[in-house]
Amino acid sequence: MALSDGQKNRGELRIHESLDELMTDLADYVAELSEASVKERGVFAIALSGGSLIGLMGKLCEAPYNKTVDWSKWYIFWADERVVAKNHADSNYKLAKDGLLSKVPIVPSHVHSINDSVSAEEAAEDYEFVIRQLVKTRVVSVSEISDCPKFDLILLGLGPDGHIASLFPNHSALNEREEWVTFITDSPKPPPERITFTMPVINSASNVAVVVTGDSKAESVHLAIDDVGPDSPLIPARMVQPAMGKLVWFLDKLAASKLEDSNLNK
Ligand SMILES: O=C1O[C@H](COP(=O)(O)O)[C@@H](O)[C@H](O)[C@H]1O
Repeated sequence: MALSDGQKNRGELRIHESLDELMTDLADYVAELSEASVKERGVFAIALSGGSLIGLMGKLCEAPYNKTVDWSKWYIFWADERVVAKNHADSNYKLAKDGLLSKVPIVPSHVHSINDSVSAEEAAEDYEFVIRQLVKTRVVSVSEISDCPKFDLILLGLGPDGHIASLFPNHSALNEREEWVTFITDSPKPPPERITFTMPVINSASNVAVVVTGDSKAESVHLAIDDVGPDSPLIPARMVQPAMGKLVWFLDKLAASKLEDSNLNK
């Protein structure tokens, strides 16, 4: 059920004094969710984004996490990907591989990257097919309330314009309700061709974390979280409202600098 804005689930706000503190808290959070999911389901299905997120996950490659996390149970997906070759500088896969996946013992066959040799439309269809197979084998659970996969954790970044994954403000892809994975060929941020989880998939996850740093994103953080009223632009990040899952915002002080006091003091 969609929540009216008055019923909005603001999520938990974790505001950090320094990037170092944020990175430690993020690593603790991911490690704890991984442990709980492996205990409950035997696997941990995690979807990554690109951008600044991967650098902020860097502590997971260090002690103690590199030794304590059960990497063999991780299954990796992307909440969005740019349709470029895997070795291209714009590839979210390459970013994650260089910054995280090559530094910890992930099983290569558990890494589900997109088919980069087809069109954006085919890549989206192909990726959804892959996820559907993994739902059948219970690597990814299925939502109790929608026909959607239920990832254990979806990690999102936030663009200064309020986009999450590759769901951009006022783009028709935001309204996609049938597909699990859709595509765009006109991204306002280069590169233009991308695939992305749709909003229903994001909102079906068990856990969603939005990780945001820097003052260029403070206005979008305010528009996503505060009670801004119907005349303010409805940015994609505000539509992140897990139906049954838990939403957590990891913010540094700059990203949180335009939040209303009523939210800061909760
Ligand atoms: O293009 C993208 O941008 C967003 C935000 O990136 P950031 O560098 O500003 O954190 C990212 O979350 C998304 O995955 C990526 O494709």
